[in-house]
Amino acid sequence: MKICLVVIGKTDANYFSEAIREYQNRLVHYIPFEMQVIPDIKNVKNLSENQQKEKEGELILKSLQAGDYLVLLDEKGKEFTSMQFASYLEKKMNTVSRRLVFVIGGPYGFSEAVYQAASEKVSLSKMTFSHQMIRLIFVEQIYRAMTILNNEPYHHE
Ligand SMILES: C[S@@+](CC[C@H](N)C(=O)[O-])C[C@H]1O[C@@H](n2cnc3c(N)ncnc32)[C@H](O)[C@@H]1O
Repeated sequence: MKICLVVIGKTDANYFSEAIREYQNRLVHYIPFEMQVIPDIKNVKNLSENQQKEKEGELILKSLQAGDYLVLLDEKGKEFTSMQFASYLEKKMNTVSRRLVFVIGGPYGFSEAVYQAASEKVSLSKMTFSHQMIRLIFVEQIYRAMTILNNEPYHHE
């Protein structure tokens, strides 16, 4: 199984890109991982929030491949502790044969079509994070999960 993280727009701050790169580099020692960046929609100023969500949704769905298992990161999704998330990933590693695709929505979240296409929603907190910041938080959580599954002394509980 490969984990793919789909995001909208390139990471805009160097301090986030550097930190994300650091965790990506650590992660690939455990599991194939890729961050797929969907380019920002052009002329968003002329679009309503809904139109922007719809357009982003079309690009998200277009980026999927046959056999992908689609999970949305969403404040209203299922919450886990880091230990539970590690078990969740372990189960997916045993059941998903191709790509486990997590998607982070744009500034206004997901279109209805994307919600319909997804198998699950996962929340990292009831609070809302920016679509830029959540990338780093989530990549670190995947790395943490991998260290838990490999009994390494990164997570302390
Ligand atoms: C700024 S948020 C948009 C959320 C806003 N509630 C909406 O739907 O319009 C951008 C994206 O970051 C992700 N996100 C933000 N906070 C999150 C959380 N606590 N758990 C999981 N994903 C989150 C989601 O993918 C969300 O679509």
